[in-house]
This record gives sequence, structure tokens and C-alpha cells, in this order.
Amino acid sequence: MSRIIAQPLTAEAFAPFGDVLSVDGDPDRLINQGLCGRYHDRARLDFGPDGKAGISLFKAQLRSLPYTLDMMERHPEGSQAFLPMDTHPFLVIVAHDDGGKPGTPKAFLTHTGEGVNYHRSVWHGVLTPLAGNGLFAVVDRIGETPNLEEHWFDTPYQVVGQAI
Ligand SMILES: NC(=O)N[C@@H](O)C(=O)O
Ligand code: NI
Repeated sequence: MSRIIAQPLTAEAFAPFGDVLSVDGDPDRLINQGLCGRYHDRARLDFGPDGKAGISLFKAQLRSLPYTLDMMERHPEGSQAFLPMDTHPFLVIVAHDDGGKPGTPKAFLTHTGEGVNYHRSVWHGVLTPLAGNGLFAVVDRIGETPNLEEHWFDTPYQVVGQAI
């Protein structure tokens, strides 16, 4: 199995694939009499002409590293954001498109309290919590179509947390 080493998530490294939701740095504005920092409009949401925005809750089973990546998926009609409802990091796996299938996957570990927003049609692994309660708010497209394309690898990848 080919091995992928998960790297700490950064907005720069993730930019080709989506947005990182983080309270790193100063807020864009202070609100509520200065008692709350607003990190304003930090994700490019996209639900297409026929969809609408939805908020769902996902309760996912915890996984562990090393993690066997045998499938990636994408949503051709909209973006998908995962916002953890606890403070534990989770595993984020993305890939560029390579002729209609995922290229070599890249794996990231989020920092405490970070979320991600996958842009439309970006290949990603399914929600993969590694600790905590596995509870996430998910903002994505609600519509009549499946909006889901899956690719199963002939040979799975092994995602590890560090060089071993
Ligand atoms: N299919 C679904 O709702 N979840 C996946 O899209 C996922 O990214 O976890
Ligand atoms: Ni998805």
C-alpha cells in the first residue's frame, strides 16, 4: 500500500481544495459590545442554480491512524463544509482531479476547533474524526439530485500521522 503522511492543515496548502475555518489571528470585526470576535464570511459556499443551502448534523464513527483510504468522493453540484462540534482534530483528505478520478491524495490533520469547506467538485475522503464525539455540523447543497460521485481505488492508500 502507498503511504500518505498527514500534514498539519494550513489555509495556504488547502487553498486549491477549499477554505479553512479558523479563529487563528485577529477577528475581522468585534461585535456584541466588543465581547465577540466575528471571523466574517470565511468560506466560498456554492449550492448551484437548483439547490439550496442546508445544515445537517453528522454523527460519525471514530477512525484511527494508520487509516486505510479506499475511496474518495466529490459533489459536482455544490460545496460541503464540515464544522466540528467539539474541539478535537480530524483527518482531511483531498486530491486534485486527474482525468475524472482523484490524483495522489493529500492528507491533513486539523487543529483544535478548525473546520473545512470543500469547494464544488473537489475530491475528498469521507468525514473522518479521530477523537471526540464525532459530531459535526455540515453545510452543503440540498437538492433533488444525488450530487455524489465516488471513486474506489484499486489499491488503497495507508494514511499515517507522521513519518514512521
Ligand atoms: N455523503 C455524505 O453526506 N457525506 C460525505 O459527502 C462526506 O464527505 O462525508
Ligand atoms: Ni462529501
